[in-house]
Amino acid sequence: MTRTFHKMHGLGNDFVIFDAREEPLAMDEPLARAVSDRKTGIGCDQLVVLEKSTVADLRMRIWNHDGIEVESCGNASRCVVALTHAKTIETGGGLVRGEEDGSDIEVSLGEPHFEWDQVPVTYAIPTNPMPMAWGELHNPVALSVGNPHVVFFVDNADSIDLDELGPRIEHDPVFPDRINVNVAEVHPDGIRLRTWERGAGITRACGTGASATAVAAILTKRVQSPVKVTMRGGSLTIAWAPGEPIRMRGSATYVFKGEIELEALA
Ligand SMILES: N[C@H](CCC[C@H](N)C(=O)O)C(=O)O
Repeated sequence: MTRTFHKMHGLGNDFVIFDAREEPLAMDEPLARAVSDRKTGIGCDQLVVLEKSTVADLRMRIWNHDGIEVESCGNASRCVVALTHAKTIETGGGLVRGEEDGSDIEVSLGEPHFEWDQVPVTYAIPTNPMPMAWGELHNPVALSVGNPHVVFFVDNADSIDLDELGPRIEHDPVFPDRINVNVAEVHPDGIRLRTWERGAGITRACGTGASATAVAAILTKRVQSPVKVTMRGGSLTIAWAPGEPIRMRGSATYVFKGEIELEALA
């Protein structure tokens, strides 16, 4: 049976989106991995399935490139708002609110969480900063913005061997659900960010990574809100203050629509 999919991206962080609100779609780890494969599948950083929701305009489920289902995806949230015009989205990381403003989309990701068992980390250790080091990366801020992130502030993000340190940190047992790894440079005009994504590796942009990094920088008084976060694929503007939800603003791009026989992939 052929299924229609939508190929979209947020600043080069790319997605395959199935709208299963009228026609349920059983997604699992092997099939998500097969669809995401850039050689034998359609290819994407994350796969998204939209379902009916009883608490929001729709529910968004997200699988990383490695097939693991996760809680949140900032760039995909903007793409889903642009695609469906939804104003509220139910996700594993909480309720996301979205609005369209010309070519930009603004989404609210809810409030960040900093307690060790909310990130989560395995032990009751400080999270701002964490008293830990991996090679030249040390003392990150650990937080959840619906999904788990660590943020390292560095002088030169390009000099960090993220291909080596990213997976080492992602799979460290101190992070029971694994973790997204962000290395950030703070400048007067904003933040430069590189992200090693849990389950996807280095991506051109990471919406929740930009949000987590901006929150950590605001919390530690390195910058003021709102802050521009620039990644290889482009920039997002993030606004936050303690006790408030995180607001992220940026583009969402529709690339093409296609058909696929999922049974042939599984
Ligand atoms: N890799 C993330 C999910 C996708 C996040 C990213 N694509 C975004 O735009 O937020 C995780 O495992 O939590």
